[in-house]
Amino acid sequence: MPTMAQGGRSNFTHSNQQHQINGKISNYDSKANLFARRQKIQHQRKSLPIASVEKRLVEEVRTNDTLIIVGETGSGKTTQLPQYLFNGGFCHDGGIIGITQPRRVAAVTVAKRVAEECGVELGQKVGYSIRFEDATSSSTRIKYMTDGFLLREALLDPHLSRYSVIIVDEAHERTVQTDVLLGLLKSVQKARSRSISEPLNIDHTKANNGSLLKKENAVQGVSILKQHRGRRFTPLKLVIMSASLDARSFSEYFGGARAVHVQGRQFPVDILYTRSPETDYVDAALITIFQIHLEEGPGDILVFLTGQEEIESVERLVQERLLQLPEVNQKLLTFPIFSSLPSEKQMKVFMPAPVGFRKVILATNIAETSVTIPGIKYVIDPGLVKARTYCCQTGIESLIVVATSKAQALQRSGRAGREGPGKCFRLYPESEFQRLKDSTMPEIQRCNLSNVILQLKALGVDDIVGFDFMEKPDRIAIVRSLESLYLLGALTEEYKLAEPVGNQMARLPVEPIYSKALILASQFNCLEEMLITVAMLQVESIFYTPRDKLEESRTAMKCFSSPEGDHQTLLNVYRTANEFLEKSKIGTSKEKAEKNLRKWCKENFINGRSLRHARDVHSQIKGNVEQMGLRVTSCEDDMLQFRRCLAASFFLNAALKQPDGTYRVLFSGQMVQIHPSSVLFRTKPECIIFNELVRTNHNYVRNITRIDYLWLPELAPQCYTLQESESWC
Ligand SMILES: Nc1ncnc2c1ncn2[C@@H]1O[C@H](COP(=O)(O)OP(=O)(O)OP(=O)(O)O)[C@@H](O)[C@H]1O
Repeated sequence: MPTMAQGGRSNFTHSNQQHQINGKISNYDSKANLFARRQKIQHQRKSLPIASVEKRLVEEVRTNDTLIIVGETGSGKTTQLPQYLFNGGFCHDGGIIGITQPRRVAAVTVAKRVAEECGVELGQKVGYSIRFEDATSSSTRIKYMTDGFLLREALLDPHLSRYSVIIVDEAHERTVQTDVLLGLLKSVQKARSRSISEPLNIDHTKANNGSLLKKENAVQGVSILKQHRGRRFTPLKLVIMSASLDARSFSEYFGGARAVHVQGRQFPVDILYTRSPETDYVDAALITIFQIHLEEGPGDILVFLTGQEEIESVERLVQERLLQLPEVNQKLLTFPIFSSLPSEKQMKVFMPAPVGFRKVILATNIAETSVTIPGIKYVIDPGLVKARTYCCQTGIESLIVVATSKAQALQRSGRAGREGPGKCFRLYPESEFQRLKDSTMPEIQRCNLSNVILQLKALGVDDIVGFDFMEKPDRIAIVRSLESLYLLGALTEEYKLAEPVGNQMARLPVEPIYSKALILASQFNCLEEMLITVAMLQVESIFYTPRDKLEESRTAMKCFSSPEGDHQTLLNVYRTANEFLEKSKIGTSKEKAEKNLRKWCKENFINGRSLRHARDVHSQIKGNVEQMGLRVTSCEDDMLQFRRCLAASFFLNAALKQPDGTYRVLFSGQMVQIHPSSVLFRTKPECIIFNELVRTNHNYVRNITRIDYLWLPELAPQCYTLQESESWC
């Protein structure tokens, strides 16, 4: 049986691929190399299945306002179609071809690849825009972006007037942003056509008045038109793409739009199943990693896992097991990738492994669609994913691990076989695959809608129930979200956007409950503290508690613990780390100081990656609130003020202790328990607010602070009355 080392990797160098990642040409690359690489890319492009139908596709887009394209993974849709349309003249009058992706990492890496294919510098003809990052210029004509970014752009340019074509890629994912975008694009397309064919004489006053819930038949796009009355637009071409799309329902949604199929893929992918179900998929994944490493030929491995904690634990286990192998077999490197990982770290997975080493990428479903990770030949798919679920009755959203759909399994296997034949190891039997659902339930039907509704309101869409969603969200879910947005002060009693708060909240790139906390904190004089807290709450697991060092890690955590709760504890961690970093910087380089901080994190059982990410989020949202003109001040030692601000912000998540030590969430009536990781697990105060509900064998709440229940009627009178609070005790 040839081992990796015996098989050798002398033919498997990626030295050239470095350039497609950086999107720049490095100084030490010779002209000859560059020329060879360009030729190789041109050859690759020509041999993609989609290349043979280039002219037909351009014609189809020319003759159809909306086109649905279904093509196998790797057929070339994402990278090629925008270039074909550009060459076909769709940007002649200065229009932009916009391509949306559900995920940031796909938008960035595909843009880099396409820039290289076009032989241009990234940010010129080809660029990308994602939240907090813009690599475009006035000459950009092919622009990759997240669907969320395009939605935000519509806030400023309701007709999306700069775009001649918008391609919605990976539409099968049906993320909540994709679904909202589809509805919005449909109305923008209609509005732009109407602006050409008819005089604009719509009675806006009528359409914009009245109660939101009653106006189910209001014309969408009316309020959008209002702002651009009298202007003429060019028609907007829409292309909806995916490898695993239910073309018929998309076609029906777009009024019988034409659907075309692009046949074939460049390289075959062998699919392997287990004979029987695996009881421990993490262990099965580990065994498969090593089986591939020791028995299969060269090629990197991509493993799909469910979340950051699982990825980090598998990373440790791989490293431990690797040490048990003979030294010659130890050439295996692990790279994690998950959404809360800072983007420069995410990009590391796209770097080639050093010669002679095999790369193992441990990923969440962030790497499931659109991305091409150079070197990947093997995919390990346990068939699970962490998905959002939402309970209308309680109004509480949680993340649970569920089986993937067939569409997701297909996408995952499609990550192999992009540069040559590949293999996909599904860690479940084939019979189980047959039982999987064809596609994933649209996220819009299983998530809290507050953010979406606030965005739509800010876009001028007043009638949420009547909005042309491809699949309508549950009416109760809409009503609940409207209610909570009203209670948060984002909407008026008539459910209109409340000015200025609703607008400010819509512009902050965090969930409404957190944007409200930031706005309130400026009034409570504790915005400095709240910025840190909100940033820390956006990242996963700040504390790292390895099973074999449970006691040590608990002792370390005590140094930061606040008797008032987890929010102040997080604040202590952030500030202590910052103080340490500032001290370290004295008389040493920034890099050395960062290195010292990493060491400090390790010693204190702090997850260094999460902390760095929190620091990034902090500087970004700080920029946002400053732009909005909010004053960043600190409440200094008056932490009572900070706790009162937490109560005033998170009052929807207030819970009261019951005689048996469990808690009742006052707003929803749900029974919950304090999670053992909370600093308040033992003290169990009378009244708490929390930020997260985790469903395992119990309903656990995390990120908790003790509050005085009498604050609730005082700080959230729209939700609690004094009378009620007296009956709680
Ligand atoms: N960054 C890259 N590095 C190397 N090759 C790439 C890269 N991006 C794309 N390719 C090549 O181009 C092919 C087509 O990729 P593209 O993303 O356009 O396909 P697709 O049809 O959109 O697939 P999917 O549905 O999986 O997104 C890949 O299979 C791969 O061979």
